[in-house]
Amino acid sequence: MKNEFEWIRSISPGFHYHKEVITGIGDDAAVVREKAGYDTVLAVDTMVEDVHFTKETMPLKAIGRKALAVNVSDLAAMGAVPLYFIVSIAVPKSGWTQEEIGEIYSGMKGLAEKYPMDLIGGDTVSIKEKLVISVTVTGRVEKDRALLRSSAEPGDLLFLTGKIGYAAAGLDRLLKEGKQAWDDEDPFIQAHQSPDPHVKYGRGFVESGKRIAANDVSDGAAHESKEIAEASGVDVNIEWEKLPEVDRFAFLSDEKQEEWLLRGGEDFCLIGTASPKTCAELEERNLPLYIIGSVEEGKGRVWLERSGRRSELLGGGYTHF
Ligand SMILES: Nc1ncnc2c1ncn2[C@@H]1O[C@H](COP(=O)(O)OP(=O)(O)OP(=O)(O)O)[C@@H](O)[C@H]1O
Ligand SMILES: Cc1ncc(C[n+]2csc(CCOP(=O)(O)O)c2C)c(N)n1
Ligand SMILES: [Mg+2]
Ligand SMILES: [Mg+2]
Ligand SMILES: [Mg+2]
Repeated sequence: MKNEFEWIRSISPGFHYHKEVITGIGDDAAVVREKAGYDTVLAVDTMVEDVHFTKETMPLKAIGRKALAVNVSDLAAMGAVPLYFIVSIAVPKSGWTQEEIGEIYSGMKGLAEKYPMDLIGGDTVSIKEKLVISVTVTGRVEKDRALLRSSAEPGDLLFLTGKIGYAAAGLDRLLKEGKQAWDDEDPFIQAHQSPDPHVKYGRGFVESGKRIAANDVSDGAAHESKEIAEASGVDVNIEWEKLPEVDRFAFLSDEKQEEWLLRGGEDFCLIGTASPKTCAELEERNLPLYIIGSVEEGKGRVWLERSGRRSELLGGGYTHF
């Protein structure tokens, strides 16, 4: 068993991908050099045992990968290039071994290599009962080009960059069947356990130079479109029949379909709005979109059009309180 400081050394990277790291792990704080012409983007999200994962719903590596992925997803939603991350971990006095925590770190490391991102600091503490992992990420976006929720305008189309409802479907099975449901080939299980942040889209949107509103889908498409509607002072209309692969969920009751697809959350694709002309240009840039509705003049409401009937989508998605 390593002591706290030996353990920190064991998870410290031996090198940095980015030469702008002046000092990473090993001093009172990390120092990184700013780059002229860019804005810094910062976000933090926390994952808590029994709230976001259990040992039955997630393999250890996947817990670490997802703890970083949900944060990179917020960078993607802002159009930023991921750069650095800082990890705070609270480890229960019993029930978790150092080897298991090491597996979680190796999951984070795996995803970090992809972008690449440098682990430049963190904090390690003990806690009475449940594991808590908090990841802070930073990225950069060209000055004044960050994608904001407040950019939607009447006449825009509403789009998704990926499928929704898959993660909720996977979670439902994982909560019922536990480890027996773990399957690298099952798209529902994979959507829940190993979401891929849509950085390629976020960057493509910024590089297009067009006006695009964006949000990542962590709490469900209903909630995220409400945030866009409110921030932009418009109404958003979702057309049920246009949702990707909506027929796949036809075996569920109408209420359950809407719960999984619109309020299930943890989809981690992007939802956004742009003019019809911009949407066509994005397709040409090899950024395929699912057009699922439109933006109208209004006051921050979200409408759902289903079977020719329109109703206001009240009550958002996942909330912690
Ligand atoms: N405890 C807090 N203290 C300060 N700011 C907070 C706190 N919790 C959330 N925020 C801020 O509120 C805003 C909304 O946070 P929220 O966590 O809903 O966004 P998100 O990370 O995109 O969603 P999710 O957590 O579902 O991935 C963000 O600007 C966030 O920084
Ligand atoms: C074991 C287990 N039970 C339930 C859930 C579902 N869940 C937890 S948090 C969240 C929304 C996003 O969280 P946040 O808003 O904190 O980003 C969802 C859909 C899960 N993932 N694991
Ligand atoms: Mg958050
Ligand atoms: Mg988030
Ligand atoms: Mg977000």
